[in-house]
Amino acid sequence: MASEHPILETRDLSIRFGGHVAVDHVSCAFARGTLTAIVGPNGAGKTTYFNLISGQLRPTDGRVFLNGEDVTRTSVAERTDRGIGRAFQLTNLFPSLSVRENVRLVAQAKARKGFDLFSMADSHIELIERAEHVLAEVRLLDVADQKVSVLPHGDQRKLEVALLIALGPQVLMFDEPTAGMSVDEVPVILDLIRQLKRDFDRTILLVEHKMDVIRSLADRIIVLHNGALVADGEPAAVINSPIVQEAYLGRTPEETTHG
Ligand SMILES: Nc1ncnc2c1ncn2[C@@H]1O[C@H](COP(=O)(O)OP(=O)(O)OP(=O)(O)O)[C@@H](O)[C@H]1O
Repeated sequence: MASEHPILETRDLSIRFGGHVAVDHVSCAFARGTLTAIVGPNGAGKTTYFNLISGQLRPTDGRVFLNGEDVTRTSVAERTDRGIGRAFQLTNLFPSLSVRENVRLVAQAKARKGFDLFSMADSHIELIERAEHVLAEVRLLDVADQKVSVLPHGDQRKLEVALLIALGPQVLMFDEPTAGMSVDEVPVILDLIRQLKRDFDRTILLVEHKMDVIRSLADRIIVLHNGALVADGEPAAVINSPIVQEAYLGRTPEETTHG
């Protein structure tokens, strides 16, 4: 597809819950192949902004565009089909099935469109190969036959990334991907995200509190505060900007690092 449009764009996107404006006229365009971190204090509207982009919530005002097409009124499922992939919550998986079976199921769901009886056998082989490729990509082949319910936490988070890759999205959304991870698990997930951007030229949106994670991954940071976009730019400049320091309630950049 021609790339005259940003892959994703929100224009004047807003949502009110009663009298509270959780996302306040956020206009932002995301270019292909970039990783944007979305930061802001607790309650700033980051998750709500994500929910508006992925379709879990409908805005009160404003629009969401994917490849220049207005998807504001489309369902989560349609946005997923069109290329917006949000990292899975493990509660959506089948815990009694194996890692491999879960990845195959997602690959199958993705492939169901365009299903053709005459190429059924080929499709099946392709699907299996695709699942194996994804498992290798996230280094889960060793535990591919284990049930999801017995996986260590770090492997469960890797599986979330595997399932997202299996969907083949153009835009990948991660909401605090390192939350609850041990110190040695964090670099594995960060490497995976880095690899996704580098090898697949994907557009990535990341909600993250840890500034060291953001520094190591992001091309750009946008800052939400009270639902509004208050800063946008290259990481070093944004992190050190007065408005960000104020948004983080007077914390110094060093304190923010350990955020
Ligand atoms: N469904 C809802 N109904 C009412 N208020 C909501 C709803 N969802 C979010 N809010 C409110 O909207 C504001 C933004 O919440 P949101 O969860 O998006 O913030 P956040 O930046 O993701 O915070 P955190 O970093 O703590 O996850 C908060 O004041 C929250 O209480």
